[in-house]
Amino acid sequence: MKINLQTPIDYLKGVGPNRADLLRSELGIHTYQDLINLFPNRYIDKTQYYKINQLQRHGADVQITGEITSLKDVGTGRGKRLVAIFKDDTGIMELVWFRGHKWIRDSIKYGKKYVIFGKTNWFNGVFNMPHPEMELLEEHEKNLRSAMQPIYPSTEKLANKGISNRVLNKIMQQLFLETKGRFEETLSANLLSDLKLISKSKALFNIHFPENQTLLSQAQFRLKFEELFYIQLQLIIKNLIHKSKIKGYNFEHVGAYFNSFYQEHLPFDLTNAQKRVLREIRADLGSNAQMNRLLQGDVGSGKTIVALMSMLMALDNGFQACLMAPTAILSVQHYHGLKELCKSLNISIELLTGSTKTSDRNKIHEALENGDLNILIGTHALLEDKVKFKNLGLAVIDEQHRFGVAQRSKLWHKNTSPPHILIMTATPIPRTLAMSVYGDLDVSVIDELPPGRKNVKTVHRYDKNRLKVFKFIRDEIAKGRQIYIVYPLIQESEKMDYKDLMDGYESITREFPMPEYQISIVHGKMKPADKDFEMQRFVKGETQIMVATTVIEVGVNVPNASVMIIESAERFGLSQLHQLRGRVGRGAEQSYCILMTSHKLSEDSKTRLQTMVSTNDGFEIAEVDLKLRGPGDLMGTQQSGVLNLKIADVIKDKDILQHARHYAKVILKADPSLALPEHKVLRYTYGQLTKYKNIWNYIS
Ligand SMILES: Nc1ncnc2c1ncn2[C@@H]1O[C@H](COP(=O)(O)OP(=O)(O)OP(=O)(O)O)[C@@H](O)[C@H]1O
Repeated sequence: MKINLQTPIDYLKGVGPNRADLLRSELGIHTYQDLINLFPNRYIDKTQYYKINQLQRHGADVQITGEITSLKDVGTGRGKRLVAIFKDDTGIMELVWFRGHKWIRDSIKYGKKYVIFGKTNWFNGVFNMPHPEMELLEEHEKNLRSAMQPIYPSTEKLANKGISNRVLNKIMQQLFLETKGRFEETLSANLLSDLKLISKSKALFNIHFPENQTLLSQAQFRLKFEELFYIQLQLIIKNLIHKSKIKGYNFEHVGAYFNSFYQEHLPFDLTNAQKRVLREIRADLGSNAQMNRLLQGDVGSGKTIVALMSMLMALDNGFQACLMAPTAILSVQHYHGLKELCKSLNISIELLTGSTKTSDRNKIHEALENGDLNILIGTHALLEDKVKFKNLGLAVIDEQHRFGVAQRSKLWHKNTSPPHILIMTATPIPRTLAMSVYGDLDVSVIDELPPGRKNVKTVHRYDKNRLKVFKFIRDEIAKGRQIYIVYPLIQESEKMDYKDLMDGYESITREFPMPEYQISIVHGKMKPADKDFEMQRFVKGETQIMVATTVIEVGVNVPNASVMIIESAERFGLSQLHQLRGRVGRGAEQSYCILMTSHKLSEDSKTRLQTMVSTNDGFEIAEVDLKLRGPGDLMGTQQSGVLNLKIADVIKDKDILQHARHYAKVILKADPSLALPEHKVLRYTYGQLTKYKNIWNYIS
């Protein structure tokens, strides 16, 4: 049979039906190509040996030489195991097998030196190593092709089912044997020479069987670059197609609404960052192409005013605009806020949420269709089919990660032509990640806070200091300030969480009795109208304390609130903590955030709390968050390829990412459809990777 990279993995010698099934189900490896792209996630230096007396208690992978002196059966039932005593010249340890006893017994050679390799545990006063990889020392030395032994991902799981790291290694060797280690080049000659990259074949060989450290590094660099390069190519191409294919409404006028608002009604001077972002948006709106822009700005950086002024540009050109927010509370708040800002502008603004009365709803539908309504604000209720605009020119989406891409595109179909789209997010996505995740959107960043803002002073307090915290609250209220107290609410432990919230509320009402103190409470189980009522009482300053679950998290704007107390802060993620803290520090007063926790804290929780205490910078916080959780968890990343990276890491390899993006841009600028002969290989590989064979029709 003729072997090529699409050959099913079953044909590889040494694989067989069982292993093939395992490779498919556990690692998604179907073909030779898939196997070759299974990259080791680390390497162990096989020339390094440990002595038993050097072992550390926290298990690490180690390699030790020594001999087996005895074997015995221990335990019964599921705990039954075979234990070998293994010694070197510094001490003894145990090797343990839960399966394969007979095979081990039969093959052990007493008195011979072995090299064992695996993770050590500390158990009952001795070190042990479960299911070690073992080889006679003399064999080991013969077999040692390279000092660096690759360790493949998730082989621990597979080892239990019969595919150990060593087996994978052998299978990989077989693959190189059958293919003679020759693989098609997938990057252009120019790129290879400009970046001094090694060839594909050499890179693949050295990633699996590194000849030395230098070649390994070169192989890693080349493969990471390639991976990131094709993702960037894809994102930029998507963007190009979008721009050339989808015509947008052209907003050429800057008219009365915008000018009169800017000159007469703007309550403050815009920051330079706000001005810059508005210029970027204006350029898009007048470019004939449909805008798809992500507006990033830290909490409280003033995105709302930018959204409003963009909507005014739509109105000035005879179009309608809408603003969609993820929760009813936020929609209501935007509605009141924008109404206030526009009160002397003669603009009609309405609110549409799930709880809008049918009669009002009908009126809104009508006004929307005949064009009497200029701006509609609401929740995903805006997406319903019944909601029809006369001419929607701009849709602003607040907090995009709560809406899926599918919902975003639903807005498009509200018109014959898609409206311009502005997505606002306060989740500060590190630039490198934004570039790779949102590469198909244009990104604007408000990287400056309005003047006079003071950093929110953040402290961590243990529950036992609660009385002091209460005193602090009392003092702040005496100064006329308002306080948030937030409780976690996690679906899995919802019942307990509600109980904690209600207990907390009760103890606060005892501690801060009426009539001197007024307290609001808002949580997800309340009716929307009640939530709104309580929220409004707090907004108007009728209540001094707001007890809430995380419904308060995004976007709520009460500048007079100056203290945020977060209960069980260890249970919140970093970006959530930062969002919550962003609810205070929105006015000119000094604000405070108090993170309350019990004494029991995991290492990760400690890092999160320390990060919050030490910085107010959302981008810095997002970087730490990303390190703690990995990009997979970050909202929004599911939409892009970054999650499925095989070798590169958007954080650690951000320099390579930047290179990759740069080259992708330069190449596409000169040759947008990759039609030049020297780009043939890129075009071919791109087609293989993305399966978009006809894509080029749209670009050239
Ligand atoms: N240039 C400015 N000068 C002074 N105050 C400003 C300026 N821009 C916005 N503000 C005020 O700052 C506060 C926060 O603005 P806004 O609500 O737009 O923030 P945001 O970016 O939407 O933040 P979040 O994501 O936290 O909701 C508001 O009270 C707003 O009026």
